Amino acid sequence: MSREIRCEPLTAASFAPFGDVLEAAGVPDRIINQGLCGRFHDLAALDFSDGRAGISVFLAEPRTLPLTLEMVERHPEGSQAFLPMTQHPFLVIAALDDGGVPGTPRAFLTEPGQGVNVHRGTWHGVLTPLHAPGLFAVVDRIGNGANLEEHWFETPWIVSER
Ligand SMILES: NC(=O)N[C@@H](O)C(=O)O
Ligand code: NI
Repeated sequence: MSREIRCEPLTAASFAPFGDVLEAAGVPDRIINQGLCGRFHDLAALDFSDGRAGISVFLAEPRTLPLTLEMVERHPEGSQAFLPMTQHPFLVIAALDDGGVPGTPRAFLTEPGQGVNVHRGTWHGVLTPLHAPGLFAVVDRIGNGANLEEHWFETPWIVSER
């Protein structure tokens, strides 16, 4: 038996329970560089305990929909931001906590150019590109000690397009 999740569009409102949407949307907060650049300022709640923010580059294999979702994870000590370095949309999975285990996951399809910052301790699927190259800058915690908790579903979820 499998359980199905349908993808929904990623918006700041829809993703608010899980994190921040990073995008150049609407009017820039600041116009800089002699008027040649719009700055969309301070979009992410970066949150790290006993460590520091680091920037890494991920090159991930693209997946295809429908996707069998077997596991979600969370980082108790830090937030994690995924910024695509291409214009390809990607899949973002997130779930609220329900007594220490994830509730029903939600699946979001990004628009080209959108990134996300998953809040500290929020259940999420691992980085899931849908097109090659799956090239991302990732801002997350660099520090000592454990910062990963995985939850493997007894029954996988099937993630389908809208
Ligand atoms: N493990 C790692 O660096 N990445 C995962 O946390 C992920 O969410 O992709
Ligand atoms: Ni993660």
